[in-house]
Amino acid sequence: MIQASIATAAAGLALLALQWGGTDISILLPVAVLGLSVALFLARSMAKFLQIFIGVLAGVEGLLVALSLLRAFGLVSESFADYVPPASMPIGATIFAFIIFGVSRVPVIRTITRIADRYFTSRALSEIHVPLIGRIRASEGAIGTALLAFLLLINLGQVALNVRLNFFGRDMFNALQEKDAGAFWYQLFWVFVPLASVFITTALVEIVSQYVLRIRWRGFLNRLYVHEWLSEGTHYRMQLVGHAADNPDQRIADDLKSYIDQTYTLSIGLLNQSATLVSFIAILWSLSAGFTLPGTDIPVPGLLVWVCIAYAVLGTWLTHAIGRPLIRLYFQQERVEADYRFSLARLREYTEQVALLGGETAEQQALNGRFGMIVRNFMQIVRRVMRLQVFQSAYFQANVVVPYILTAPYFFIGKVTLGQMQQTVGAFSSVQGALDFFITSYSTIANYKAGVDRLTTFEAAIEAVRHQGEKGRVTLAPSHNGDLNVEGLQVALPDGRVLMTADGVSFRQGETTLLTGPSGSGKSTLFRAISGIWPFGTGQILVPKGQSMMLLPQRPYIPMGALRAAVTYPGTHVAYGDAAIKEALRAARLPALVDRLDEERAWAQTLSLGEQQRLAIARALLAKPDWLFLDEATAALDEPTEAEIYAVIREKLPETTVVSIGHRSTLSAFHNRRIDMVKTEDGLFAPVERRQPEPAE
Ligand SMILES: Nc1ncnc2c1ncn2[C@@H]1O[C@H](COP(=O)(O)OP(=O)(O)OP(=O)(O)O)[C@@H](O)[C@H]1O
Repeated sequence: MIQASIATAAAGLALLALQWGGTDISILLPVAVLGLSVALFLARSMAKFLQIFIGVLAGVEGLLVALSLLRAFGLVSESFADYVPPASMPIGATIFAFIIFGVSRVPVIRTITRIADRYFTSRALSEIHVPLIGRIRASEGAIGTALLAFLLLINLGQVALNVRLNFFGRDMFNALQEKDAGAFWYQLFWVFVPLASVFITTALVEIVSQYVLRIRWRGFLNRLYVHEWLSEGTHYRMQLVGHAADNPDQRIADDLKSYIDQTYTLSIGLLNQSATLVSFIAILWSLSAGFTLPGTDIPVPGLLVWVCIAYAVLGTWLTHAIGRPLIRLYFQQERVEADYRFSLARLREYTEQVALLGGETAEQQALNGRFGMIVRNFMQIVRRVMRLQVFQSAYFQANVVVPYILTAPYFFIGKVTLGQMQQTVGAFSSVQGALDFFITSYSTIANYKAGVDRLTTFEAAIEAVRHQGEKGRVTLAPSHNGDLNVEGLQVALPDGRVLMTADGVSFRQGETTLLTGPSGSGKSTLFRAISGIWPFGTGQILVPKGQSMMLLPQRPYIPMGALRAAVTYPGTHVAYGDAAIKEALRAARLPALVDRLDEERAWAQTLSLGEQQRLAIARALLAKPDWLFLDEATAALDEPTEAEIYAVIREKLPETTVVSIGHRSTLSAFHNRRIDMVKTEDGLFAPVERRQPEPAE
């Protein structure tokens, strides 16, 4: 399919090349296309691409200004002069280039290109299958840049085809006016058919290429964001410090996707429409040559261009005036939709609790209330869109007749031919369409800006967490004596309030320790600090060098999917054989699960808390860590089973040092040492060693 399309496009292009000579502005496009393609292949990043793009545009404009001056001084031959646009045209285009340049310096555009650059400058090696050529290995950034370059060229090519079609319109209507059947059929079969076939095939190639680019780009940024969010416990610490980056799931899944889709659509659209604008303004300018101020003989250079711009400015201003409230309403709609979705997801998570309490009616009322907000806001959007639609429909209808109204008087007095009139109408509509791009993209741009902000605050939150408390934070350092030592530690809450202190406390290798104390005294937080995920506070924890640690919380995390993955988590299921997994389950007193390893279900909802805790113990038996921290990890078990579990740990993991947190007095029997959290004179909690009886055999 793709090969056939490319072949058809190539044949069409060859035919077109033979036809091109008759157009007046053919000089513009090859120069621009060549310059752009060189620029793109040189560009290593979007930001650099923008600079080069503007450089090339300014270069082309400079060339045109020079040619115009040569023409003004009569230094170019008469026939060549036909191809040189009047001086005001390149000057206008140069101003346009400077506007683009100015826009590219705007902070928000820099932010957009900075996010995009992470993909376009990537050096990660990758592969792409190119039809007719085969597999190509290159860096992902180079593949992305090449795809983008290809797409830009296709889009510029489509603008060029539109320009050619505009001249086809002129020639065909002139042939009709002169009743020249031969010229008419020639235009139809030798100009229109190849043009149309190239158009169709380039549209096909474009759609395939842009989907490939979008998914590669999204895949890359998705992996990058997930990696940054997950590494070094950032995901956990981000939610500790507050709401600077709410709903990271939405940012990674939705905002990233919209960012890529809209960046592509808006930037390609902008480029496309800019090229259309420049090309057709040139045509409209030269077509305005015979036009005078209505009712007089005073010639106005570029009359049609000015009328067209004035008309579009009026349209844009009215659209803005009518449509402005839509930005706020769309934003609001996103929020109420997200709230509704979240309520449903939360209900799914707590389905058992709701069913037990018979809370269905209350839930239904709350859901209806939230949905009511969706409907109310939506109806406001409908009312606003209706007004905008009435205006835009009238405006677009007027677009059809306005150019005829403008040119008809000149046609009737014989100043322009039917073909020229037709061409003027076409060019007017194209310029109009390009200027309308801003009208039609109005709300998209507003949404886009909100999405980009969400991504940048997400990145900023990740950065902030990484550099959090570089001056004062709990630090981890290797201990060389095999013990875990706490020195000068002050553990604080995220808001800076000190919670507990610990100095000179050691957890010795090979000794089982029980940590007890009042609820809220900071036992779990001390464990978090030891694992390195709680940075708030000061002091140092010396962690045995090269030894593995595992921490089991009271409520274990059970991933979605097969039971096998839940037991082997966080290792992959291939890390352990079936026999080992089954043995661990039996040892953890879960024999009923042994034959259900491949079963996929919502295990977190299916298993009782006690079963989930035993499953976590099975994980520890498989992973065989050097240090095992149990934070009330057996609190949901009955006392005899808890005793069995501790016996199994001692039997199966004789080399593992166990440190437990617990409230039950029976736990003392399984530990050599006991440390209590007690309140000191300054009102803070501190660990104090207690005498401990010998553990039961
Ligand atoms: N992310 C947080 N933000 C603010 N305060 C927190 C945060 N996490 C814990 N705390 C507070 O820190 C204190 C200590 O909590 P921690 O879970 O360490 O206590 P604990 O001794 O393990 O209690 P329990 O025996 O009830 O499990 C509590 O007052 C708790 O509210």
